[in-house]
Order: sequence, then C-alpha cells, then structure tokens
Amino acid sequence: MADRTLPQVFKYVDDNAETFKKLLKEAVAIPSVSCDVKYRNDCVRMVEWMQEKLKEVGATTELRDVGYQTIDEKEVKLPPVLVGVLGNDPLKQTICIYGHLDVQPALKSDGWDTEPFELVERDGKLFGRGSTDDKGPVLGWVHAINAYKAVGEELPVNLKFVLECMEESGSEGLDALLLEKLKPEGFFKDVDYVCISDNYWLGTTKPCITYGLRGISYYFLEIQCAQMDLHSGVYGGTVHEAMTDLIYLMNELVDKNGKILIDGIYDSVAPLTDNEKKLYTNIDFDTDGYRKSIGAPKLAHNGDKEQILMHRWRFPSLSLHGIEGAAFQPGAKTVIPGKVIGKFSIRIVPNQEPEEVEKLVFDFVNKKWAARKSPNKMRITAQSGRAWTENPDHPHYQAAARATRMIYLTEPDMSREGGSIPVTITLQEASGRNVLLLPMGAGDDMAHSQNEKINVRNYIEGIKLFAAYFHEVSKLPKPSK
Ligand SMILES: C[C@H](N)C(=O)N[C@@H](Cc1c[nH]cn1)C(=O)O
Ligand SMILES: [Zn+2]
Ligand SMILES: [Zn+2]
Repeated sequence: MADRTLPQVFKYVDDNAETFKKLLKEAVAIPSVSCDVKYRNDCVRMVEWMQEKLKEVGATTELRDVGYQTIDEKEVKLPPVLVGVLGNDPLKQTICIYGHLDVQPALKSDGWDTEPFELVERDGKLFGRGSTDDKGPVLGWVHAINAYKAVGEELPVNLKFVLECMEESGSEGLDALLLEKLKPEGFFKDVDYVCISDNYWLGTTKPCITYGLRGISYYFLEIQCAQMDLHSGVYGGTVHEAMTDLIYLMNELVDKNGKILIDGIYDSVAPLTDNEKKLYTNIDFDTDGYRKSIGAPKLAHNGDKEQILMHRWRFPSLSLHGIEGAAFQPGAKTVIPGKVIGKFSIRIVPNQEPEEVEKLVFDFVNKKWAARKSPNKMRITAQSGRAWTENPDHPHYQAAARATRMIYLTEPDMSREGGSIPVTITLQEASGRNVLLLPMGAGDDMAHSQNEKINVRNYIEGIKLFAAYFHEVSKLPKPSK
C-alpha cells in the first residue's frame, strides 16, 4: 500500500497547505488560556470547535465532564475533555492520541511583534500562541486523516483521541477521567500504542523522537501583611512588609548557579549510569546556537553539551516565575502590597515522586519561615505531575523512526524533553502500552514565550510524518497482552 498511497497522501498535503494554515489560524484565534478563568468559555469553545473537526473526519465523539476546580475558594467548572474514536477494525492497530487545546497566556504588550491570537505568516514561519504548543500538532493529526480520506484510501489504523484543555494548568480532572471512568469502561482495552505530539525537536534541523519527560511540581507561596495595599509614604516603616518576606523566602530556594538549596532534594534522583552517560555524547546539539537563539550572555555549566543536556532532561531544576500582587506594571507605583503570591516550580525527574518533593519543599519553607519570625501570614500550596520515561528500543519507536526517515531523509535523534506533560505516565499506566512522543515543531519555536511560532515546513512535513507514522504502525505486529 505504501507504494501508491503515501505519495498520493503527501501530494494532497502539499496541495492543501493553504487550507491547513487557514484551519490553524481559526484555532489560534480562540484564546483558550486555561490558567485564567476569564477565558474559560473560550476553552469550552475551543474543545467544541475541535469536536466538529473530529466529527468531520468521521470520528464518534463525546465531551466528558471532569467536574470543578477550586479557585480562591470558589468552584469553577473545568472545560470538558474531548474523547473520540475513529475505526474499530480488530485487524488494525489502535493508536491512542493525546493532545491539548489550551495555551499559555499572551498579550501583545508582553513584547510580541504581532497580535498573539492572530496567526501571521512571515519568512516561512506561522506566528501565534498555540501554533506549536499544541494546536498545530493536534490539527496535524486531523489533516493526516483527511489526507487519507481525500485520496480515497482507508486509514490503516484505528484511532482513539483524548484531547484536553487544561494541560497548561496541571491537567486537572484528567487522571480521574482516565483511571476512574474511561479505563473501567474499556476505552484502553483495544489500544495498542499511545502517541503524543506536544514537544519539540532539540535543535532546528534534525527531527527527534522523545522517550522521556520531566515532571513538574508547581508552588504558590502566599504572604499577607495587611487587608489591602498600603501607601508606602503613610505606612512604610511601620509594617512588616509581605514582599520583603516573600523575596527572602524565594531567595533561599536556589543559588546563582541553579543549585536547588532545599534539603534532600537530590537524594532520590536516579543515579547516572555509565551507559546513560554515553548517550549524551552522540546527541547532535549546538550549545552555542542554543545560547544565541535566546540571547543569553553565557550558559550554565560552562556551556558543556553533555551537562546542558543532562540538566535539561535528567536533573531537577527550580525556576522562579513571578509574583502576583506585585506592582509589575510600568510606572513608579509606591504601594506596599497587602498580599503577594510568589510562584515557582521544580521540574522533577525519575525517581522523584511529587508527594516526596512537595513534603521536602513544605518542610524547607516552613523551617525558613520559622527562622524568619515574621508576624505575617504564610501559606504554601502545590500542584504536581510526574516524570515519565519509556523504552526507546521498542518496535513502536523503530516504526516512528522509519516514518521520520521517510519524510526528513535523516536518522532522528532519540531525545528526552525538559518540559512536562502530566498525563503521559497516566496513559502509560492506564493502557499498559508503549508511549511515544513524536514532535512536530522545532527547538526554536519559543512555546510559552513571546512570538511563539511553527515553521511552515515543520507543520506541513509534520502532517506527512503523522500519515507515514500511521502507515508504519499499521505494519507492526499486535503487541502481546
Ligand atoms: C511540553 C508541553 N508542551 C508543555 O508545555 N507542558 C507544560 C505543562 C505545564 C504544567 N504546569 C504548567 N504547565 C510545561 O512543561 O510547562
Ligand atoms: Zn505548553
Ligand atoms: Zn504543550
């Protein structure tokens, strides 16, 4: 079938590139920002928009309710999860595809060159929030299915979809849906492989297949010194300021070289074996290009390639993200904030369990707080997702490598990813199947940042990659139960 079908599918993809861009433009125009409740209706609208796209390719779909989240002691409804099924031929392999439809916040005033929710094509790049993370890749799957249909060929695999709109906010409600509802209902019974396209190549030219993710443990550290903000000329010098306490605590967490100062945090990190160490030598990675692409004066670890990769993939890191309630807008505001919330996270790694990390962080912050002897109120809360690794020697990875070679005419690197997709390990456990990450975008796509983009080439060749991946997986033997 490959001889005749795939060239036709690829030609259809090339011939319809403009339509695919137009659909991405529509998706990007829906500001489905999951971390801000004021966009909650847009998140729901985004899921419904995608439901239509799945229906149009013939999938049966359901919007599954996942309950509520608590924000400032109020219950807020979570966006539904879109579950889809396309095909149930027992002779075909069944792939479960996961992706997310929510995005990180973005404002033009953050420093974007164009409106973030308006997809703009410039110099072979499609700029817009969600273009690479993760609306482009999710749409890529739909376009690949459409291409098979359009050339009059049957899809060579059955597909199951799990598409959520809360990934950027800890995937609230999703684990419970998968483990307590979909699994008991038999959703995973016929699943043979799981595939996710929600990460990026390591560099800008060489494709990757990814077999590991760091987890994330995200903290909100709240200090309150007064019921309201105060004039610093009237109250300055008379109160114990919340911001001063917060900066003190946040400064105790990590040193200037990125070493995490929380007692015991490195104790459970998986030891580095000689075999693993060797893997980093062969990875194609231009550290200086990486440094220049972000405009950093110097990288940590003296820019040593192996160290940089290990600290992205297999060692934990702690980042300070921001302070809610601080006067961050331009101008010389002279307020003493009454309440501030410091936000930081730790990217956690194999063998670190979220509960253990959370306990270490709480104990450390409580110890520092007690030593500070501040009269203010302090509260710390966390939300966490686990790290994940997979066996990249599995036939599933070999199939994805063959598909990649077919499209990019080069051997993909087997990479890990420093970011997190909290549901990956749940899908691995719920299905008992091999899970693979097949990135569409390039390493300089700037997901979460200003001017997020996907290269037109990555988007269009990525659609072909997904079509080729379906073909290669269809030739695999059924995995043993
Ligand atoms: C790798 C993936 N595309 C991604 O961006 N994941 C987020 C997940 C997350 C968890 N809490 C907040 N966001 C990430 O790694 O930051
Ligand atoms: Zn993201
Ligand atoms: Zn993502």
